[in-house]
Amino acid sequence: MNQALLVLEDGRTFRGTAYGAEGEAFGEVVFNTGMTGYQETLTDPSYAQQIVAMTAPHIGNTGVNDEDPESGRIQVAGYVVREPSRITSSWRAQRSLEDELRAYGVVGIAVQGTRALTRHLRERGAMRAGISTAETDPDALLERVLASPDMIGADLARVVSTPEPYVVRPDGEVRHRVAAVDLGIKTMTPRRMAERGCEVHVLPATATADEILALEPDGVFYSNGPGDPAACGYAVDSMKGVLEEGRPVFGICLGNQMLGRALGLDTYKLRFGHRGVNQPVQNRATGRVHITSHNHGFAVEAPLDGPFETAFGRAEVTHVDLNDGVVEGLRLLDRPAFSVQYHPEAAPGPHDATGLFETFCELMKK
Ligand SMILES: NC(=O)CC[C@H](N)C(=O)O
Repeated sequence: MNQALLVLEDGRTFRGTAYGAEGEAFGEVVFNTGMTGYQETLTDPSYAQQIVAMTAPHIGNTGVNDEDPESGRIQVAGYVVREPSRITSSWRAQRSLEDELRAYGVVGIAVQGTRALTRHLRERGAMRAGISTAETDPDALLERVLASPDMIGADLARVVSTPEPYVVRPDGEVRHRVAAVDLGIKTMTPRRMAERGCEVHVLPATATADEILALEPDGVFYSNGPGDPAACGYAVDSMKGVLEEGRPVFGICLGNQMLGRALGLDTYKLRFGHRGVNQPVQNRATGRVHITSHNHGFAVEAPLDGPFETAFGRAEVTHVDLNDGVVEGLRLLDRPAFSVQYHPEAAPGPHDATGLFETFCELMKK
């Protein structure tokens, strides 16, 4: 087996074996705690420019199939696992995970110390890193890590977004027309809406409010996506135009951050973020807790002590994460707009929150 090297921005080095393509990869190293769903994770466009380290110790067991991808390719910049499965064992498998990583040119590494890596990132925070299957000198790789792009200020939504609009139609009767702004949308999201009778017009990230409203949508959806929310001014601007018109708005993850910024709130970088499928999120009105799927490194800063004034009327924080108190949902009180920082499309992850798509449909019905 070929050796490989993982070097973090602060000099911490892990030696391991190559897993996937040969070569070198750079990105922000983050950890994901999901015990299942590696294929959905790898293909989630929100992971662009990130090296994802899995805390689940055994990866690749069920191989790869053509049904589970959340986009047209593997999106992560690099991959870190502890122990790759030596065999593929699932009736759904069509290929091995290692072959798939190679097919997309994704460089990975298997290291013994994924637990040490995770503890390091929890303490020091997510940071830039590099994986190389060619370099043996950590200092030489570190120099290239320090020259690689940072996540702060990264405008990546427009890079992963669809270049052309397309439509996802329901099997049965069309009940609502949705304009969905693709900031890095996952395949399951328009599907979840189509299952509920929505005809979903997916638009490029940079679509203007006029282009969105020209579709005469019953509601406008803003998707998840990669990068720093502070760098997506184009989506904040279109959101403001849509809110002005009073159309129902629903946002997920980066979409939640776009709503926050459209309301004049700030976003900030979390130390190590939330990535996994068991984050406890509380609805502050009902006290109810949902176990939810997350993938975010930034968050919205908002007052937690009741409704606050914005340019679009009163707003409130609807959900918080019970692990760390981070804002996980927003709602306008005087207009039909709401958003969540987590992933109700549940691919991968628990389905506790899929009801939010019904909430969006209810708003569109009114
Ligand atoms: N999944 C997402 O939409 C992530 C949003 C943003 N890129 C973040 O890291 O917080």
